[in-house]
Amino acid sequence: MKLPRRFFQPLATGAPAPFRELPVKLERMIHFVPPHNDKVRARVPELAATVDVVLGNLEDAVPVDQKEAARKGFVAMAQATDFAASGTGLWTRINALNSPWILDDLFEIVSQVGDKLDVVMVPKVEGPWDIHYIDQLLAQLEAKHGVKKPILVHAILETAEGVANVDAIASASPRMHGMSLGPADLAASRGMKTTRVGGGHPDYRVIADPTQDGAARASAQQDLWHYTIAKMVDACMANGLKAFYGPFGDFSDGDACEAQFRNAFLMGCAGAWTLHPNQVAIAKRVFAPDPAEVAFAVRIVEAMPDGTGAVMLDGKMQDDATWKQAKVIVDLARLVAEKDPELAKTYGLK
Ligand SMILES: CCC(=O)SCCNC(=O)CCNC(=O)[C@H](O)C(C)(C)COP(=O)(O)OP(=O)(O)OC[C@H]1O[C@@H](n2cnc3c(N)ncnc32)[C@H](O)[C@@H]1OP(=O)(O)O
Ligand SMILES: O=CC(=O)O
Ligand SMILES: [Mg+2]
Repeated sequence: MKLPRRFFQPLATGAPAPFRELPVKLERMIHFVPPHNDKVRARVPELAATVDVVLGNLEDAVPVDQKEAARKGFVAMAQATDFAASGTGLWTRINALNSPWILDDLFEIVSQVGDKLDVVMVPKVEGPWDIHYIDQLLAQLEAKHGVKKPILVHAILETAEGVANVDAIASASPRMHGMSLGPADLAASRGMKTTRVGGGHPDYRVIADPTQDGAARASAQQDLWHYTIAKMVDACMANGLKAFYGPFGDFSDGDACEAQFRNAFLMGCAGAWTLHPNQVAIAKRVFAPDPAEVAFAVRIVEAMPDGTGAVMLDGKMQDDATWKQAKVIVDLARLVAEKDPELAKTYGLK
């Protein structure tokens, strides 16, 4: 384990110093773009203004014979669009550490568009050793190519070993931005018996005891992902990182996507992946606080200007802890309001 005073030192001579605090950004959705698809890539300049993060995906979902085209397509789309102008983040998901593409992914992307890249998403992270490797390599590449701003790292939590090591992954480097739950790979890694990408499963339920009269027994579906999301959120928040829900695969079921996103939001996640344009509006709806909740949160903050004491509002006790809860909601509402004039009006924040 490094000494705290060495934790923030750049890992290569000439590399930018790591951030002490994460830049504060609204990241309601990480929108996945297949960069080898010319038609979708051509829409990126227009798309960039409508989402918080555009991610060029190089890993799973890109056929093997299109890996190089995807990498080149990502570089082209990064060069063609001014993401910073709309405050949109530019991320890429690189191939896995044990794949034949990862070195070229990082070498070509950092050398050509390193200064435009905000975050590298790393799939199938198993433990802190994976982060240390990427951290060192990025520092060397940043130094070699004169990159001015540190490129952050976002881990996908999608293997059983990764979940077992989630705390160590979260605290592995000051380069860590956050983590996303990858329910598809995680289900396979754990031997879960489902072919779904995220969401619930009708067979995962609890059932009430039998009754004397033999009446039908009540039964309710449970949340397959509760444990993992809670574990990921705790690991992230304990280390000042952001947690995200990952993909929801059934594009035809907006209600189920919304329910999955909302559970993640309530549990502490900052956003989710959007894989299809029809999931963007869902993410915008979910990952912004409810106006009525914001109005109540404002009343709590105003009732205790220094954040201490105990007061009653509408019959509900408020104190230092509920003030902090309210602050989470008001701070997020302010961030959303900066980007969304309609919601800004609805929130009516001063
Ligand atoms: C499960 C574990 C994981 O790793 S998830 C992350 C990896 N998967 C991905 O990145 C998939 C990203 N999405 C896609 O590639 C496409 O949405 C796929 C799945 C191929 C479906 O596309 P398609 O058959 O064209 O759908 P569609 O006809 O309903 O599309 C309607 C219009 O929207 C476009 N579109 C589609 N996806 C995107 C996207 N991600 N970003 C921007 N635009 C997209 C389509 O091109 C289509 O446009 P048009 O109406 O034909 O002009
Ligand atoms: O990469 C995401 C997943 O669910 O697997
Ligand atoms: Mg995956």
